[in-house]
Amino acid sequence: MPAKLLDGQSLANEMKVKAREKVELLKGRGIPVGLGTILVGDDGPSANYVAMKHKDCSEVGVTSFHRHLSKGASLSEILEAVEEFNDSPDVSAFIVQLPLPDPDIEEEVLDKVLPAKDADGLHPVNLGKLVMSKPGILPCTPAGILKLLQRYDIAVEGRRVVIVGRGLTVGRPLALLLSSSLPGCNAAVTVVHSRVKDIGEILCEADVIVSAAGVPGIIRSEFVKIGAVVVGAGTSFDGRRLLSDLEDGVAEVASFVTPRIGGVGPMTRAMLVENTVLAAERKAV
Ligand SMILES: Nc1nc(=O)c2c([nH]1)NC[C@@H]1CN(c3ccc(C(=O)N[C@@H](CCC(=O)O)C(=O)O)cc3)C=[N+]21
Repeated sequence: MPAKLLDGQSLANEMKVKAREKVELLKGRGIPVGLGTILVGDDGPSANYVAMKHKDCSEVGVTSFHRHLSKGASLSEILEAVEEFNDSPDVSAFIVQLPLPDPDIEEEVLDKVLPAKDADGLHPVNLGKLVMSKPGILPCTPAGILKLLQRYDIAVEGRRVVIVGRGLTVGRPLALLLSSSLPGCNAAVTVVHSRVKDIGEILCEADVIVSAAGVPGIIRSEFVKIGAVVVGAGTSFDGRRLLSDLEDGVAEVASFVTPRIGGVGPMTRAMLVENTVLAAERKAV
């Protein structure tokens, strides 16, 4: 029997309806709700993601602010944009779109974002709270994946989860989240990555696989235990076509699988809206 689809688009739409109600309540109390985005350079997919994030904001009544810097922008120019959003009362929270053209400065830039305005949950303070199972703002993609699993009553508690990839935005924080003692987590998490030779040997034990590798087809159907749940969170492109980390045949073996489009991506964006609303609410109390 082919796998059921984990429909992130529908859940994201429902989350946006709820966010809209919260935004209206806040606005009624005179509290602004705004998301800032900082984009450096002209990478096509990044510009597209940022545009989608602004569209989400307009749908839920969140005001959006955008700073677009040239590919050659200096560290101090980027930090100036960060400071501007840190200081702006209209910006509840903001993101610096990653990767930056110069990845070596990412750490310093992220470090300067006020933790309370860190819509991505990637500031060391927020990541540190996650390490302590005391979340501040959760990273969007990991939080979105957990919500999506919960929506389909897929429990990870005590089960074997294998995460493919250890990047800052997905693999690493997802491993922290799912292995934490937070409600609905408590999973037995294994992280594999490009330096692990035979990932198939480890994947075949998994009840839940999350791929955040960005390597098309890295999750082959023969690696997947019958009835396992498989989430594809990696992105790579063939020209403009988004490719999945999941080989097509995975859907023949798995019990649940994310679609190539409309799975994790919309959940990431919905969590970004949620984090922004949360930041505005926290400031309001
Ligand atoms: N600071 C930072 N925060 C991020 O959250 C962040 C980032 N940098 N850099 C890049 C990645 C990538 N990312 C995506 C978000 C939504 C979709 C998405 O919604 N995709 C749609 C459609 C994609 C399409 O049509 O091309 C889907 O999956 O259905 C994809 C990718 C956020 N990222």
